[in-house]
Amino acid sequence: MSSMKIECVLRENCRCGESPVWEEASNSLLFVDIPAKKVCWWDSLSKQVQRVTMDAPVSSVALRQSGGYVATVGTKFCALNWEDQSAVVLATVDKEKKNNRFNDGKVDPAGRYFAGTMAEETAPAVLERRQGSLYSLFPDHHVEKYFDQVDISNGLDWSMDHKIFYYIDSLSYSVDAFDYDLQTGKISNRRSVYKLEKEEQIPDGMCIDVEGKLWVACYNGGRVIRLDPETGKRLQTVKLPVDKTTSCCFGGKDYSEMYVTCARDGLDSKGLLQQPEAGGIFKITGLGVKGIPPYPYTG
Ligand SMILES: O=C(O)[C@H](O)[C@@H](O)[C@H](O)[C@H](O)CO
Ligand SMILES: [Zn+2]
Repeated sequence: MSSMKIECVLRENCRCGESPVWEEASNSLLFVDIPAKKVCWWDSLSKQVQRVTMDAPVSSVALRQSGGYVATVGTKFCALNWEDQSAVVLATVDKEKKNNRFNDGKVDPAGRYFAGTMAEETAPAVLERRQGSLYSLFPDHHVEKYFDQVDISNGLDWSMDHKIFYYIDSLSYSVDAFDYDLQTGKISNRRSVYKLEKEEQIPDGMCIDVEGKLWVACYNGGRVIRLDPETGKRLQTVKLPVDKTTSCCFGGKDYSEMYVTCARDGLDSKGLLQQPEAGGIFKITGLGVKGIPPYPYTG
């Protein structure tokens, strides 16, 4: 029996920390602070952080096979060169929707970068609804659109056999599944695999573990929950000392640790006093299950 430990490893004071991604080659964690327009890189050995500021809200970051990273910045898919801090636009979406921005994104097992959009919020989870869409950037830089009418495009991941795509539109309070065709990148047959309970609040980012179970960060719920998408049952709840948990990923040695991001925005002064680690990076050890390496964008 492993004993679980939760610690804040970095007090970054993110306004809205998101998109944690483990970079095994450097033993580091990448993440973003969306409204602060920052991509951050935390070296888990030296504990040092490097930050790159973009010219628009940056909502997700991913590894790139040819070096550097890719990120969703405003409504653009961009390639990032970390050394000279430059960004090159690979594609733009939602050109006619001036108030939209990308939100969560992740690379599929074939190297396509999936990310969805939303209207900009006036306060957390307060926004014009049904303005978002889900897209993916193929390795040849063309973009495909899957569907629109999305409120807050959020967590996404793929099953271990790559035959299912899991997706969260936060304000549906549901974790959905689609059949996935890895060859073509097409999705079909949408269904719900889990409906959040009231106290779990808003489903946000998510990741899968080696047993094919889903870990969902619950915004305002101060927790990550482990779900069995086959039975629709919640298997485990891990509470954190911050309410606005936004996303999670596995990392560290053999992907045996979980990293969780969270937000400060939306907390009042009392909340900030009670949750001084809000906006920090949390590490959970002793979960007893491992994750899988992130897929790099192959374009
Ligand atoms: O992190 C995100 O995905 C959003 O951009 C955030 O603003 C919040 O999580 C959202 O408001 C809760 O649903
Ligand atoms: Zn999110």
